[in-house]
Amino acid sequence: MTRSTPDSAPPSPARVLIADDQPDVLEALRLLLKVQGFQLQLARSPAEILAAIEGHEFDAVLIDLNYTRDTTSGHEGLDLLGKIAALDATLPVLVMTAWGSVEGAVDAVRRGARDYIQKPWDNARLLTTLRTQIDLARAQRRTGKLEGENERLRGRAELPELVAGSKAMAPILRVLERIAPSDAAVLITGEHGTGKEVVARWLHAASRRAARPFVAVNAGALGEGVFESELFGHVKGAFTDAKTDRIGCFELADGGTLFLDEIANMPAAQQAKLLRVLQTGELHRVGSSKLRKVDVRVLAATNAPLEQLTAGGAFREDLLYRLNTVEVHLPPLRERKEDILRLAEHFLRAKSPRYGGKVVDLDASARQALLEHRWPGNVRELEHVIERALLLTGGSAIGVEDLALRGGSARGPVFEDMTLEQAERHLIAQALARCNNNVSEAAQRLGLSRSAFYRRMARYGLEP
Ligand SMILES: Nc1ncnc2c1ncn2[C@@H]1O[C@H](COP(=O)(O)OP(=O)(O)OP(=O)(O)O)[C@@H](O)[C@H]1O
Repeated sequence: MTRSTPDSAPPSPARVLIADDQPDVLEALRLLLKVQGFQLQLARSPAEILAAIEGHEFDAVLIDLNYTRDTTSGHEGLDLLGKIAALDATLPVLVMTAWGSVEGAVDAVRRGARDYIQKPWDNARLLTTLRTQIDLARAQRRTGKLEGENERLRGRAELPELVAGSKAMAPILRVLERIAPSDAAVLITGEHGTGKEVVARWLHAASRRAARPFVAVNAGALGEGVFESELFGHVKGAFTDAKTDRIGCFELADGGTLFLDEIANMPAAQQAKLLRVLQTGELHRVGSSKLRKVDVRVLAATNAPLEQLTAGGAFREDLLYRLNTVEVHLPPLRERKEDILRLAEHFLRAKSPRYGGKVVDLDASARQALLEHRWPGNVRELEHVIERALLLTGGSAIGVEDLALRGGSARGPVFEDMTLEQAERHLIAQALARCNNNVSEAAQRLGLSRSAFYRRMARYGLEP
């Protein structure tokens, strides 16, 4: 397989943030990457990671998922992924997971990690994965900048291409066409990466507001201190860091559309503040008593089942009522298989100019593999897979090996690539993880006695 670089100019050394709370792991990574010419910064905790990303621009980050001693759930790492995305959505994040915790890795990819590396890692594989993601992110950042500039010059938002030829999407398209011209608040639900933001952009572009701004904000990731100032703006001197007046997202979107993403993660106090503005159509910037009127159509999105949240009291019913005049639910990609190849071809067409404009097709093995994959990361995962394949392929057809699909296949995990011992270790580790490290339960799950299970754990160096 040949690697092609999308650019002929000599690339600048890549800046990479590596993070792990185990000093020996961090040192091993530092040594490996340093000799390869990477510029490195090290972090040992989630707080250090976030501070580093706030302070510098990186080409990639490579992080471990577990930080609290005795914690192997990976939750700190998963929460961290959302926070990193809120700081810099274009930054490629690679996660490191313990061998056998494929589920954790799949979860991480679902939440936005670009790829995962299993510990103990294979040096060559780690370097290839890292370089691929750095090349991709550089290309994406370049195009994103150009597209942003063009959009500002163009003014009116263009209808984004919404690939939706499947039976499952037909009724949704009909609803979208009907509600686009109205000012109805639309709540778009669906798993991560199903296309909620594209649908929001499409609704905006098809509305009478298309010539006015579309402003997207990740409402669920705004901390207590920044929520109000981000959404409603502030005046100079409102708080220590308020050196100048700042206009908030509501005012930025005046006359246009405001897209509030991840609303289920909003704490109660923020929900109350948002509700007040939605009810009155008026706001004041933090530190100012002047009321300002805004004319904004609000679209919102969540991947959480909101009905359950309101039932548990975590989300206000009156706010939900304001946000979902119409609800549009996007099915996961695995439930609209007819769209998989259409989307893959759409991404090939859309992205090939970035990789030299060559006409690239999918061969039969690649098509089959795409159809069989389970797509836990939905359309976003498919988009990444196609883009990576475009970068990696040397010829005019993408083969199954260029797709580098791992885990999540509809046919189950990648047992066909494992030795019997590897498969056994994988099953033991997986049973432990699924049973929260309860050995008796895990043993029972695999039909083994406790002592037989313990013997196997010892053989594979696994600890509960
Ligand atoms: N139907 C589609 N046609 C074309 N491109 C699509 C479609 N659905 C999704 N995409 C592309 O897939 C990527 C992910 O989509 P998007 O960001 O809209 O998903 P999302 O549901 O908002 O994700 P998240 O829940 O993680 O915020 C985007 O690059 C988008 O352009």
